[in-house]
Amino acid sequence: MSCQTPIIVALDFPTRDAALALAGRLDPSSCRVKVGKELFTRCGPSIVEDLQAKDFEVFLDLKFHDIPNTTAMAVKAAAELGVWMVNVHCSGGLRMMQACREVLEQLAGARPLLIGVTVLTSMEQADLADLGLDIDPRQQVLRLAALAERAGLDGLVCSAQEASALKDQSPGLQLVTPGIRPAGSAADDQRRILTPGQAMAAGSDFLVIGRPISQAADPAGALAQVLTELG
Ligand SMILES: O=c1ccn([C@@H]2O[C@H](COP(=O)(O)O)[C@@H](O)[C@H]2O)c(=O)[nH]1
Repeated sequence: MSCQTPIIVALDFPTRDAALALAGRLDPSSCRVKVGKELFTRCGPSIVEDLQAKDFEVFLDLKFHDIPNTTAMAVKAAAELGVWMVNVHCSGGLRMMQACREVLEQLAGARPLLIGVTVLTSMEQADLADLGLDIDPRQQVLRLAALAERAGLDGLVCSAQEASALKDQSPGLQLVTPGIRPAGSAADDQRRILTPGQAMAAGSDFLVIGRPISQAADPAGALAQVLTELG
């Protein structure tokens, strides 16, 4: 079943049962799902297969970051799992991202979207300064986006706060934006946030939403509310 909405629900859970219980309350035509480091490390590739068996398209959010060959082989393994989207850190550099794109081009059949993580949405300027990067997060995102575009990636993970500037600079890249918070919900550890409506208006293509849905008393209701906000 092909998904009709831009929502990707982050299944950040410590067990297969918890992840599948939430997936069981969601409709694969209303959202895609994201498997991240916690769930994948606990369950392994079979959790992806379990979600695909429920008709969900899966974003494998492992944010690979290593030397070009190692990263490309990890991306190839993800592609062979049949995931819809996979990502690498742009800060792994141009040659690393090119190697990942090239390995996907060599595969027969459908391949996943290859997305570059720019600056994590949990980070603000002071966090970059701690890393020795004396730069505004938006400028760093734009710089990494240009590199990802040169490498031939399909899109970026960024904050929706940068979406408008990115659509001006790199209109061909698809923008996947976590750090989405419906009005009134807690920011948690996120720093560069927008509401679902603001994010779509700014130019996001896909909205990643975790806790505001997964920790809600009624997750399906929370998702429905987001979809209503988007019209
Ligand atoms: O820059 C990034 C990249 C990835 N994420 C991931 O998205 C979800 C967000 O979850 P919330 O509960 O809605 O905060 C989570 O899985 C992160 O690993 C991100 O937040 N920011």
